[in-house]
Amino acid sequence: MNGPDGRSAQAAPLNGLGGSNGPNGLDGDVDEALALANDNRRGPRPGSGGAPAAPAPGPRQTQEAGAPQAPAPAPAAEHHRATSWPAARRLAREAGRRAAEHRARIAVDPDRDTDPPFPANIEGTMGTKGIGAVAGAEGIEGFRSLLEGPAGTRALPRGAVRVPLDQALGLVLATPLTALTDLPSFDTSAMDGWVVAGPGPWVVRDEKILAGHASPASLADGEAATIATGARIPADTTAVIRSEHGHTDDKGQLHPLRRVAHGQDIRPRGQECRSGDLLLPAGGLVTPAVLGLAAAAGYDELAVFPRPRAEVLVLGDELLTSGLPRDGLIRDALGPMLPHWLRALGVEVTAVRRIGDDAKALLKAVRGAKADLVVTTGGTASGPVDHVHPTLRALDAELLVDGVAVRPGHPMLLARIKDGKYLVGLPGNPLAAVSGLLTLAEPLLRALSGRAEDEAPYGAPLHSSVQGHPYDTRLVPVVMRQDSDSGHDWAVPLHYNGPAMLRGIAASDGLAVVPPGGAQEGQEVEILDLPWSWGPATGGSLGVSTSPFKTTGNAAGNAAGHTTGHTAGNAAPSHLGDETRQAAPPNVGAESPHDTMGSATLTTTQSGTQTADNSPGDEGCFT
Ligand SMILES: Nc1nc2c(c(=O)[nH]1)N[C@H]1C(S)=C(S)[C@@H](COP(=O)(O)OP(=O)(O)OC[C@H]3O[C@@H](n4cnc5c(N)ncnc54)[C@H](O)[C@@H]3O)O[C@H]1N2
Ligand code: MOO
Repeated sequence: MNGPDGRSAQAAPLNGLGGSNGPNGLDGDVDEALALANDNRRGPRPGSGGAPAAPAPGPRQTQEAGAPQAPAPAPAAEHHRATSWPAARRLAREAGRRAAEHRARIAVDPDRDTDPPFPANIEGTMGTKGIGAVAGAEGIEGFRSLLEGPAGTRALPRGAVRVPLDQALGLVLATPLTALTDLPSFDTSAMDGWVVAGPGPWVVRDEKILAGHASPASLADGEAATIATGARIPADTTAVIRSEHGHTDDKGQLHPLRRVAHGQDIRPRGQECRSGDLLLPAGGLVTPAVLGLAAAAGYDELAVFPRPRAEVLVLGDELLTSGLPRDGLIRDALGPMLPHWLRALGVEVTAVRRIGDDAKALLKAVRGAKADLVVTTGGTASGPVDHVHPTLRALDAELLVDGVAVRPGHPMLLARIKDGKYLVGLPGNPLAAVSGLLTLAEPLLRALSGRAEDEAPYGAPLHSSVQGHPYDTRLVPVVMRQDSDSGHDWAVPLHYNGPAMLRGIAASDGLAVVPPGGAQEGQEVEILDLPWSWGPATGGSLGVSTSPFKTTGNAAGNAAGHTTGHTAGNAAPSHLGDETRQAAPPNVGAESPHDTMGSATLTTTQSGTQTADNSPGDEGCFT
């Protein structure tokens, strides 16, 4: 990939900074990034680089307990007094675990409404109270062991409830799902046809055997009976012959049209499971399929954790709730988006309030919130009407994360407002808010809802290089596409990934986690799934796709100008199929370090991958 000055991205990884902020001039933060980039070209200057002054004293906060900025280069730690992105997620997860523990505790004993200090052994914690202390970990372990006890021996875990099946959708299993019966619970016919005993031909009984009836009389050798799929198999049956594989002669005798194998088309009792078998572990989401399985296995109720409750506070006087933007006012993009996004994460949204830029109203709303989590939007920075920090100070809240080394979204924050109650402050810029949602709210809510952690994050190679921030992680919307030859998934970076833009994310399957310094074409990066994306590679791994270029996720990706989308004609990368080339909108380009507003100009790198110079939509990569 070439920069505007012709140098390769590898040789000059920061050369896209200057053109990244569109036609309206640089804002303060881009200046800052440029200064850093320039410093970087000259070689690192530890402790310098235009670092902003230390943040004004805020709510109680502590040193980061050993939160390195790795893998960022050394100057990052000094430049950004922010929690690293991985550490922020760990902290949010820990906050969720502790909120779950709190909820479980007060479910048993409402008077024990105090939390142990936030543990200090979590990298990146800012809570002084917890330094050196591990109190609370025992409680969490105890909670876990209840979840992981052997099948059939566990009581209902603290904080869990039993609900009828039809109320369990979207909740999290609090106990393993063990079979309450053999499945099938009796030997059953897999096909419509005849049951037969011994070698043919067979005399067919008059009595027909139907599903839903008690045991039929046993068969004698040389005897057959008409049977329906799902009906009980009589004792001494040899096999089931499908109706299309046998015929009866005019004497009423049944003859096979094919060789009959012993036991064919009989589903034996317990084929799927035996009573007491583990069907699903605790911590999994109750999906429609889980409901079906639970019902088949004999359940009327499920032990689940109640939904976490969240309240959304939308800040900003400039927001309109209908019509076109006018007179400096803009449409609120977060009010219509966040509650549903939270619901998709399994949350009960108890209220959505519009607070404007009213500090008193914000304080009252946060103080009075009953939910486990308050999510605010906007007001996280230090502008004249940014009231989130002062509000947290007024509440004597404990800031656990105050800024994250991630773009967009770096002003995001996480605070404990009181025992068991947390606040995630999302920045006002809409994509920055999504970044905050996935960085802080999602791990917190996942842990709070009792969901098991992902064993290994999903990764995919990038279809084209992505410019990195010098020191911060970037989250970049991508669509997942499958290479027809190798079957591998690629993450195709999308345009319109600026902090104020939703056009990229709306067309995406997920967000690529681009490490500080950027990532090259073909480099494997972590992908954050969106709650409604199919889950990359599902179709591929099941071998269901016959398409030469399978859409593994959101087919709308083409509308946001992914790499393969703009490679019209025969210039498409050779490792993608024809369909890729046909799918191409003409005038949008791949994520590129130096994209600015303007029309796309295609360039071809040595590897044949298309990139776009001067493409629209990548304004503000570094704000
Ligand atoms: N001096 C500094 N200023 C800013 C910094 C900084 O580090 N130092 N960071 C910038 C970044 S990056 C972001 S992101 C924003 C975050 O600011 P706030 O969280 O205080 O958000 P607001 O100022 O309220 O709004 C920012 C932007 O977003 C628009 N907005 C707000 N709410 C909504 C909504 N519900 N729907 C659509 N758009 C919304 C708002 O109008 C602003 O344009 O701070 C920068 N400044
Ligand atoms: O959240 Mo700002 O938009 O980090 O870039």
